[in-house]
Amino acid sequence: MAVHERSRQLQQRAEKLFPGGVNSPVRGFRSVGGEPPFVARAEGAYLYDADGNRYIDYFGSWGPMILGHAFPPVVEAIERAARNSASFGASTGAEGDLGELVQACYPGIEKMRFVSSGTEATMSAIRVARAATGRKRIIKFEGCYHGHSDGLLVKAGSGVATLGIPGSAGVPEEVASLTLALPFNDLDAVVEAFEQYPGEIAAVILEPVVGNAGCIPPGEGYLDGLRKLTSRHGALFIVDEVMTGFRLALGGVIELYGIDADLVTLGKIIGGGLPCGLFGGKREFMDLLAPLGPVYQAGTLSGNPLAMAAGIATVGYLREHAVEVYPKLEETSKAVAEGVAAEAANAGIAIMTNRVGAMWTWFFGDSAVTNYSEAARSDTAAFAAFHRSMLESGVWLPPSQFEAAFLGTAHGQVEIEATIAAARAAFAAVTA
Ligand SMILES: Cc1ncc(COP(=O)(O)O)c(C=O)c1O
Ligand SMILES: NCC(=O)CCC(=O)O
Repeated sequence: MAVHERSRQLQQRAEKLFPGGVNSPVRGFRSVGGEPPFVARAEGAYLYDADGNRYIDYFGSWGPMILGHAFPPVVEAIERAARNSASFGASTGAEGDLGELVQACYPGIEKMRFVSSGTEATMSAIRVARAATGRKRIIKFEGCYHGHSDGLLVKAGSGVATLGIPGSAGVPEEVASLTLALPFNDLDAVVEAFEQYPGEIAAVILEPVVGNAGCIPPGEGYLDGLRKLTSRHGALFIVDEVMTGFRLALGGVIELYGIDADLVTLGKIIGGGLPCGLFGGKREFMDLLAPLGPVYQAGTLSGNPLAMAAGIATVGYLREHAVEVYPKLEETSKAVAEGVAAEAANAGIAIMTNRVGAMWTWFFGDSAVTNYSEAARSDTAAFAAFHRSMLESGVWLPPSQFEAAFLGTAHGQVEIEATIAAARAAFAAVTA
């Protein structure tokens, strides 16, 4: 058994300082059990904990670390920027540099604004949609997580699903009631909602490939159907690519599935590991923002120079190397996802693998998962045992059945083989 003494001490101190010992709930291991290691440093595909144990990283800071940890061009860009001061609260050319890069990847983003998190990006996009339409209600989907703003914490995914808090305490009923949470992959439910609330729905927001209920791809024609329905009913179509942007393709799901959005939200990879988000889209909507228009939205650290530098280094690298990066991510992810699934099959353990590029989930169960209620039928106890065994073997998976695993360009053959071997041992232990 690996030593976890130092992590244990740090956990005890953290529990005195931070609710649940964490600064974001998903970092706790509540649903999988065991003790979360405290991270000391990371490099490439590996995390090193405070006791010196090493883990292959399959959550990548929950998405951003697609180029691997401490990727030299990103580190150098941050160091260079820091020497010129960490923040000015005045405009810099770096904002335009990253803005142009974003536009090169997402040509549909005519205008944009930087924020400091995915939460701010989706919250602000919804405000723009309400202002543009003069309507109050929004449609989201069960199991989709768009950050923790009040109106979006309704039947949300991620930690909300993991901890079973479908409607967060502290969100007023009046606010929550403006959010309709519908089943994902069900166009009829959206048709009915538009019929039930004619002229009242400002926007439909979704994770175009869900990651926060575990990975759930959109069915054939689903995204296109939503685009048509929103256009027909005068609502905005908001595509939340905080997780999928620059991951599933350089231009995210918008590029991969060829869809048209009114507003897009980005986060995670866009900041290369520093706090950064963005919302943007059609000029007619974005120009409603202050100081041009009447929609107020702001941020002391928006467009922060260190975040811009890390973002430019990361997105710039992805763009320059896209022809190698995305096929490699696909190949490595396929090998890990299918290799582990094959070990489960050999051991007679039922697993359904959902995967799109470098984003996947092994659902412990034997039926297809196309929406949140199907994901929720998974055997979470079996997932928890699998998670603990993998961690003990040096493989750190996201600590919930309702999260997607990620990998990056630093993962290769060695990590694929070690992960499959760890899974073989995990499944053997269950069936022994
Ligand atoms: C799809 C999606 N949207 C929004 C968010 C919120 O981003 P943040 O945690 O940066 O506020 C997340 C992740 O947290 C996400 O996965
Ligand atoms: N899929 C879950 C997230 O991306 C959120 C991370 C966090 O809330 O810390």
